[in-house]
Amino acid sequence: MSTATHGGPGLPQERRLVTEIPGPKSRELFSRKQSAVPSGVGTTLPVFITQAGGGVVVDVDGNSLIDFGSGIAVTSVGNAAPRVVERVQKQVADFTHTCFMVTPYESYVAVCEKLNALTPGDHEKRTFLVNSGAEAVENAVKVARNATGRQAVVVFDHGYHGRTLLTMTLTAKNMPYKHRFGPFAPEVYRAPLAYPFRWPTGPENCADEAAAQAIDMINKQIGAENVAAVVIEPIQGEGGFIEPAPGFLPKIVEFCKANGIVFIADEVQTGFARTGHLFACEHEGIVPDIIVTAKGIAGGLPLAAVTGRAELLDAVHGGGLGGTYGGNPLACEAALGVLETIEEEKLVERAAHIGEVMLSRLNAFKERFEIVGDVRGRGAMVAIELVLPGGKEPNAAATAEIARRCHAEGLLVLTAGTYGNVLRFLPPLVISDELLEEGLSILEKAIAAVA
Ligand SMILES: Cc1ncc(COP(=O)(O)O)c(CNCCCC(=O)O)c1O
Repeated sequence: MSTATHGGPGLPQERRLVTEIPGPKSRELFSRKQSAVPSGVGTTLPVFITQAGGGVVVDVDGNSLIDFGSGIAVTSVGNAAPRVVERVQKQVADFTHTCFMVTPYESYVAVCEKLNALTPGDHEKRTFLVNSGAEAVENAVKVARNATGRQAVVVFDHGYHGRTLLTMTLTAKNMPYKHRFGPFAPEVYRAPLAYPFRWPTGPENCADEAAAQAIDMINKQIGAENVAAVVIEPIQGEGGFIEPAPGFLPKIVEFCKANGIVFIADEVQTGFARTGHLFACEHEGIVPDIIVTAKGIAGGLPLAAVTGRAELLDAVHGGGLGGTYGGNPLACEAALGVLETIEEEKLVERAAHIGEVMLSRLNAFKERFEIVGDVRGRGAMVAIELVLPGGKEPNAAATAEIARRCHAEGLLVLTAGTYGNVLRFLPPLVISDELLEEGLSILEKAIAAVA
């Protein structure tokens, strides 16, 4: 049993199972959850957490599980990271909230200055802060529509952008995100994505053909002059960690530039060192007009940001942007702690290293197991797509069973994908090589048992 009094990196960095997963106390708490919380709020793994840090989460029964989820790409710098805790502890004792629109405070400005400097592009930028990724995406579209005077928004197959009315509309997958929640927002159009593994004529043709089809759809069905914005994830997250075929994104950016369309990069899941660059746009030298960030930005405190060309954001009339909690002071201090941690612990390089280790092992699984159809991703954002033997038919059943076996062995993994057949891996960037290796070995055994 751990004697640690707090979470953070001081927690024993070990997998430790003292009960079955979930244990008796978690099961009791889960029955309370079922009586208090609607079942529409899902649960990936019903273990109730008491502490977390480094590469582990500890549950109420004393089990220590290896974390390959980071709370869905949020605790990249580690749970209860020291610089985050120190800053938040000081801030919470000074003041917890004033509403930045009422009486501002420096930490909000400091976060915006950092994002203006660190995001791709050396043009003049502005940033404003909100509370969630969806809220940031909504506001990015507002800014684009206001700046262009246009209404249409183009998104892509398999995209995910949130659960609010507009972001649900922007999201591709019906179940569970959109089903029975319509009518949806108008003026949203969906284009084909350059999905190499499933492109009909093969990965080698994917970028050119997908870009041509997307541009043709825009020109024929909408009119480029009517499009306010294109919104795309540089690597799709919930849609299944799909890296658009190399060359696809630059073609879309070029088309947007030529037609006065605002290119919005949704880096909610890919941002803040996750993919082996500070931002995933850097992999192909993409300079977005607006970049949306959240998740990894503040180590678990709720914060999201809209960063973009000054002329676009400054075009909004006074009072047109805001919200009560946007840029809460605790979250801003957490974000400053995150950025310090990424720099001082060289977590961009660490993410690239994690990617090399994971992709090497996952590709070995692909060679060994026929049901591993595709291996993809970058940095500490990698995935395997599971298929039926002998082809590319999605294998959601195997995906669920492999995840169940990993969970039972104390490895927290997440699934994803339009077809529910992707196992995605998002370890904290501070996870040790030993825990990473142990987690991959558990995964290999689970795949072998199902293959
Ligand atoms: C690219 C991308 N854009 C936008 C969002 C939305 O961010 P919020 O902070 O969840 O609103 C996400 C959130 N992804 C995790 C959703 C989890 C769930 O709700 O089941 C994303 O990945």
